[in-house]
Amino acid sequence: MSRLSASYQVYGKAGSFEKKAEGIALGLTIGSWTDLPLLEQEQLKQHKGEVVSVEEFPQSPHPLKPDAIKAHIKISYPSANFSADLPAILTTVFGKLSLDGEVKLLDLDFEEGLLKKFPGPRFGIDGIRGLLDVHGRPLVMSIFKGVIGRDLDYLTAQLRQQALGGVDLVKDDEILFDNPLTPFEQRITEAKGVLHEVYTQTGHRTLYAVNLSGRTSQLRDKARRARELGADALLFNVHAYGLDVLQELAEDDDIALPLMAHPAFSGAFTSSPFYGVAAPLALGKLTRYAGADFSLFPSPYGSVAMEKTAALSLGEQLTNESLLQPTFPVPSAGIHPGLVPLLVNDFGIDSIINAGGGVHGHPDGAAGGGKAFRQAVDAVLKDQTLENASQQQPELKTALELWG
Ligand SMILES: CSCCC(=O)C(=O)COP(=O)(O)O
Ligand SMILES: [Mg+2]
Repeated sequence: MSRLSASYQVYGKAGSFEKKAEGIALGLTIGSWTDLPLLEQEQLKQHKGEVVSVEEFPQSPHPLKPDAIKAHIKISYPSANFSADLPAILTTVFGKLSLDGEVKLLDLDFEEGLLKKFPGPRFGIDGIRGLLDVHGRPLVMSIFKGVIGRDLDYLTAQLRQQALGGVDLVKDDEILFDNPLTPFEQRITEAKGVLHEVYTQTGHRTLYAVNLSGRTSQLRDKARRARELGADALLFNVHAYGLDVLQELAEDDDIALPLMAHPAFSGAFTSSPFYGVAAPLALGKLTRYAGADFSLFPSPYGSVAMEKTAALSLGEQLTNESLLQPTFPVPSAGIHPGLVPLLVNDFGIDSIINAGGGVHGHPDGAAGGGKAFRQAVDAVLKDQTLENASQQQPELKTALELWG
């Protein structure tokens, strides 16, 4: 019978974990707080969770409880217990349990049969590269900044400057929602015009990801309309809505646009060392399974840093060998050109350098900021130090002087 395995981190006394694991395996499947009649127990046996492994880490004591140590436990659940959708899966493996003290969901292993029920990215890394016709280098993306309360003229002027800097993608900030000054549909059509003009002028293509926002019941129609209007891509605050909403959008052939998953709200359930869901699982594996073509997450370096091992594992979950296409890793937040060598070293050529403040805060404006990032990427690909490259590249030099 096909099964789904879940790995958890728990704390407790050495030697107590087998019993704890058995309690979870039973409690999340056929168990109850009281004994069930014998007949029912027999019938329910095939639905029982099984303890796969228990590993104690005596060298990792709990920081606040002197007699508790860390352990990892793995439990497998029969696929017959749930329907093949993420709400059912998450409720099975971490429903009630997520409320039951210090337990963190670390990972899920989907068997091939179950994995095939998930769409994965429609475009993936190759598909996005194909749309841009950019190969062999990390992409560069910039983010609109300071556009709340501004009109379409301001927005399009800012877009033009970003595109003139040579960035490959521009995305809405996740906090820009549908509003009377810059309505969703007009953002798409106006941006299209500007980006076409820049393309005609420079030969450089830039794609724009518009923020798909509003009530869940309206998202599908809005996204289909975006497609009709010729939108390039959709930004989506997936963790505020839920992964299944992303999956619905990804599977819809009438939408069929690249989907960019923003990590907003995810810190609420990934950041604790003791509770919630591990970031590589939530923002990496599951975001990929649900169909994101891009996944943004805090890089290990900038203003909202993620612990480096977690960030690297997240990147790995987005790109490792799988039946599903890879998702572009987009390490973000507080990124400036001086960080490009570290980012490329960590996340490779198939990643996206993404910056808001690091583009708009450049003394030569957003166009100068974009150029500085592209120059930093070129330097890394040529194995040059940024310091050396900046001797010939004034925008990069200015950025390094400002941010290091
Ligand atoms: C926490 S990852 C999200 C990145 C993001 O949305 C953003 O606005 C980053 O802006 P910054 O000015 O820090 O590049
Ligand atoms: Mg943002």
